Amino acid sequence: EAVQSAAVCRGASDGSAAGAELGFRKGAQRIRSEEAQHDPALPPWFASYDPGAAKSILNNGRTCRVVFDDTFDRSVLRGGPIQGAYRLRQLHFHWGSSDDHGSEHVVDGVKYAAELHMVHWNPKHGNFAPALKQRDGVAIVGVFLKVGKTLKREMKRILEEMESIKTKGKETPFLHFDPSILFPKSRDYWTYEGSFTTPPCEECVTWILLREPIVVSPDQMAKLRSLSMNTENEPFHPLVDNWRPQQPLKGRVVRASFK
Ligand SMILES: NS(=O)(=O)c1nc2c(F)c(F)c(F)c(F)c2s1
Ligand SMILES: [Zn+2]
Repeated sequence: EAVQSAAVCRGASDGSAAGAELGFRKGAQRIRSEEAQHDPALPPWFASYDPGAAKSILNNGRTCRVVFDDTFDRSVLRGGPIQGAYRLRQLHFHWGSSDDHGSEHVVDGVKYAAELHMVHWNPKHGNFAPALKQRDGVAIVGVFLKVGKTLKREMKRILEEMESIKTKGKETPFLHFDPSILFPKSRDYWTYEGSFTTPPCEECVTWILLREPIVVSPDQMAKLRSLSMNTENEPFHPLVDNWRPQQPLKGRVVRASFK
């Protein structure tokens, strides 16, 4: 049963021009690769993560999230479209009830089975919360997951924890983990100025969407789908389809780091 609520990230509710203008950054986008503009000036991005920054993994009823120590520049993202070093705060996933859908971004009409979001924030704004009010507050690296024959060994540790965070509210320690092992080989990316994909959809996000998906096995996808939305003493509700439909690009420029 789809968990996605009716609330998606649209423009301002009053439909005003300003609202439409403001709202135009809301929600995940449909990427049309031929419309993306190759920007040769876009530098490569770099993640330098400290495995010791990993703290815990939890089920909040909407997704499975790994949280990291972001009290200092310990695990940071640099380069690409961002200035300075943004701190890794958490990573989480969006997935479908079957392999043919689940991602929040869609590329040339292709929906992937899942999408990994690695959320970083700009420490120049002091704390995470104020960063959400800034257009250069947050940078999210998005990685597509597709289902294939091969097992993604690097996903094993996260998926092994599913047993202990089956239901909403469960959290368990998750230590010594460097999430950069989840990246695909290629560093090619698309980037655009957007928003969170989940309401209230602050328009504070520089998206860095990796072109190359990582491949996970059917069993690994089934592990993600084995999570529940409900707490342990509520009726069972499978945690699937926690993605939100893409919003129209509305003249937004998507830049590509590659030709
Ligand atoms: N799905 S997402 O765009 O990566 C994403 N949404 C949100 C959000 F709505 C929040 F309130 C928040 F504090 C986040 F850290 C994220 S991260
Ligand atoms: Zn997300």
